[in-house]
Amino acid sequence: MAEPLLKLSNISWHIDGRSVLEGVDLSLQRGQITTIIGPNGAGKTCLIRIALGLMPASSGQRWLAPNLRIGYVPQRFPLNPYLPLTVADFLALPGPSGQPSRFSWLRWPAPRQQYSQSEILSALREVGAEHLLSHAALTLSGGEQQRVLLARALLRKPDLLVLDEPVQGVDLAGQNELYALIRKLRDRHGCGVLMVSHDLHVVMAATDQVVCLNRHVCCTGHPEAVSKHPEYQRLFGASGGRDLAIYTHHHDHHHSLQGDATDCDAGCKHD
Ligand SMILES: Nc1ncnc2c1ncn2[C@@H]1O[C@H](COP(=O)(O)OP(=O)(O)OP(=O)(O)O)[C@@H](O)[C@H]1O
Repeated sequence: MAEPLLKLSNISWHIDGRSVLEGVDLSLQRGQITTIIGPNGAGKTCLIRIALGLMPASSGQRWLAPNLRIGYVPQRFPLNPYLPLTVADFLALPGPSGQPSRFSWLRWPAPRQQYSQSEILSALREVGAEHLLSHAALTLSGGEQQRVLLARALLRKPDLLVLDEPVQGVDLAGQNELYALIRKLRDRHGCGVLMVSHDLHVVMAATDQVVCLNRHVCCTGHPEAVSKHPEYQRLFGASGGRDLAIYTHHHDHHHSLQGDATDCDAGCKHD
């Protein structure tokens, strides 16, 4: 297999004496879409932030391909409500020179224009949003915001696109459109994609690899295989995860990367 774009090995993260992530492995390949699914509080955002280098793991290793360029699409539109920016202004704000950091990509006033008007227009065109160029950024709908954030990430010409719940607040038809768009961008640019989602059903057609996370990796693989995996079905029910966002999962053992319980005896259980 080709060298990964990004690799996490045995990542753990603890806070206030509480374990949030334990022994997580993740490998991201160019041209592959990987989706992390899991219930609320499973550690998905923490894992993404560790992968991006926005916070350090308590233990484990993070490896990046040399000169890796990451385009990050955050969960929320990161704009100050008192700044009257148009979409064009927002996209012209200079981005970070290296890895994304929490604040570096939103400096104001912009010290210089990093992207030309034609680059901005072409990025907006790619995500089907050129008509939004002169709209006030803060008045955009959820789906429009996600497209503009995607355009922003594309301006960096990323090797790896990272999206934290890209369809949050978007209706079902809009979700399908956004996932189709992400797939199209992956095909056109050949980049790797890492995203978080709450619903395997919706991402099924748009994902190559699913990582089912609940503090540790419960199971991983192709979406069809994962949806049939006993751990996935125990977590999300045989219906396959329509109630994913509100389901909580408690157990008293660990699983291997293949999803097998490693220290489970006759008395161990899920609820
Ligand atoms: N800075 C922090 N301080 C304390 N606890 C934190 C911190 N960041 C995250 N947590 C806790 O870590 C756990 C995992 O959080 P995380 O946001 O990664 O979950 P998630 O899987 O993304 O959840 P959701 O699906 O609800 O977005 C939660 O219990 C959260 O409260």
